[in-house]
Amino acid sequence: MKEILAQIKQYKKDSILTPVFTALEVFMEMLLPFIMAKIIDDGIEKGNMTNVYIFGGVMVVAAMVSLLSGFLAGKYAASASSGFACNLREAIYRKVQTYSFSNIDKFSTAGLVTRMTTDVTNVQNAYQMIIRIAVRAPLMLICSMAMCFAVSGSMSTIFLAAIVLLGIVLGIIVKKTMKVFTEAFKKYDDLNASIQENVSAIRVVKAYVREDFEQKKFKKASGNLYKMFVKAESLIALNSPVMMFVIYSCIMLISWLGAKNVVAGTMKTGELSSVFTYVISAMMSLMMLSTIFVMISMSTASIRRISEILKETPDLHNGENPAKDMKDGSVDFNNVSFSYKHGSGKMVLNNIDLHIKSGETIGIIGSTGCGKTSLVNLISRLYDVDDGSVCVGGKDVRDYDMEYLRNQVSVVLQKNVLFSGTILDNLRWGSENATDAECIEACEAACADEFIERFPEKYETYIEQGGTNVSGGQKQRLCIARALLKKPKVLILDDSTSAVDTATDAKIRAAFAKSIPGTTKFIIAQRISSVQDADRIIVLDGGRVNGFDTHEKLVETNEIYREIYESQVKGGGDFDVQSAGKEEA
Ligand SMILES: Nc1ncnc2c1ncn2[C@@H]1O[C@H](COP(=O)(O)OP(=O)(O)OP(=O)(O)O)[C@@H](O)[C@H]1O
Repeated sequence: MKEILAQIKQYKKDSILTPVFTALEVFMEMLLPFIMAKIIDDGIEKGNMTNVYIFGGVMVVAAMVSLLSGFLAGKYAASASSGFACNLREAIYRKVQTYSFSNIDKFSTAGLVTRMTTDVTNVQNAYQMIIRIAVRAPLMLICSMAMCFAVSGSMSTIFLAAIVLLGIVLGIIVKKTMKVFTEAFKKYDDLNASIQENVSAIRVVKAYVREDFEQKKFKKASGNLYKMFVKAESLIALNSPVMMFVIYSCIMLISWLGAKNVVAGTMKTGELSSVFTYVISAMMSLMMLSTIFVMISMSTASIRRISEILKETPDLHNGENPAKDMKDGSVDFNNVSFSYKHGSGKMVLNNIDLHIKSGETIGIIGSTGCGKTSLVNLISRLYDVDDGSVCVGGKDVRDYDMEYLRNQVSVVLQKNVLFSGTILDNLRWGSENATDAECIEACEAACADEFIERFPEKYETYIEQGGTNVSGGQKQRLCIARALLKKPKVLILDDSTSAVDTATDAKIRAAFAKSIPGTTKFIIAQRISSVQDADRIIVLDGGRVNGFDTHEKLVETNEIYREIYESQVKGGGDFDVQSAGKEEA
């Protein structure tokens, strides 16, 4: 809650002025029936036109002040609530940027999107209500009651009884609605998950002709939400008839009692008319209060969900005096064990002890899910180890400034992502200030220049969102060029040339040897041909190092490696190590 309230600070002035003007608006509104009664009783009934003019003038001034205050209160409320929502969105966005991979793993993308959109909008609406209506409604209620008692004590008892009855009924409705709304917001996540998954993977959906299935899934999520809202809104709809019933019953009773009093001369006509106005105001304010409770209950669920994000502490931090210099690109895994859930005991990597010299090219090969990506993720400290240590340039990765480390260790991830913008814009993600010549040089090393030159607009070619207008292999080469622009000490290619033909793959590796000889290179690949000319190759099996040597030695001594090699030489294609493992068993 503290983190959420901190976002209001900037709009403190607007948040204070809103209730101030709202209060002024209510006071002036409450005066109007009283002045009206005076006009009738002291002016019209007594035939005194001076009183009519005086009270009429006061009435006009009160009405003008009330209108102006209402306008100002609305303006400040809009500014405070929209500003609050804007700050809240920014705070969530900023927080998510600080998350480590393991923090991100905890929240679904759909969940994050719902929190930044629907939940923030709920909180915004609730806040606007709180600073405006939550001040207006109780003030109106209290003032109406007080004025009513001042005019006629006996009739106010009818009014009081009506308010208590209405309060109880509305309370029951609100309680039931709150429960339904809390459940409804959970369903929003399902709906957003369905939209997000379908839209981001629309090509796969179409390729597998799963449109009907996806449509049914969406219809179900949307239908669930529909049912929840219909249930909640039906309950809220009861507000109006209950309210009208109470108001009209009240008016009938007051008319009956009032008429008797006016005839008996114990009450004036103007007083009776003002009592009617106060009764209606009080009932209206009760109705407003019930709406506020519903809004607050809706936003409580949203506030809880937003707090979860803001409270989450990033589990990777810079140490004290983090290092911002790196001797070289040597990498050491010192008895490293790693699990995605620390303390769960489910080790993904076990006792890895590897020592790699700066400038070496290291191939990594192994079956699907054996821990190749997990191993290289530790070098740029995307996760922390459970046991042991990972050192780059002779220093523990935890002792580096994380931004500095990640600029020195460049990773081309398995899932390549390009952003909407020109090719040059995308390349400059690697180095903001890279010159055109440096960008072209990086593209030459990544063998991307040949296809870029064929585009009519060359380096100014616009890449659509998600890189949909370039092929898989072209995307991979652009991502490699982007990583090269960082001029890293360590370069990691996580299966990044899988969509590139074998000849281009070889050309990229040859270009690396020439253009970045001092950079330590890790190449994760499924093809032996992608790693066989590496200085050494790590063979991973079930999270353990099964072999670490040159291609020739491994073919001779390592059973797993030899199997992969032979199957690829004979089969001439990529090897699914997992199926080979099964055959072996
Ligand atoms: N973010 C994650 N959270 C939990 N478990 C994970 C996560 N990422 C991977 N794993 C698990 O860790 C193990 C190793 O995964 P990893 O991605 O390192 O394998 P890999 O050898 O790179 O596989 P592939 O060749 O398919 O890319 C797998 O069992 C996988 O299910």
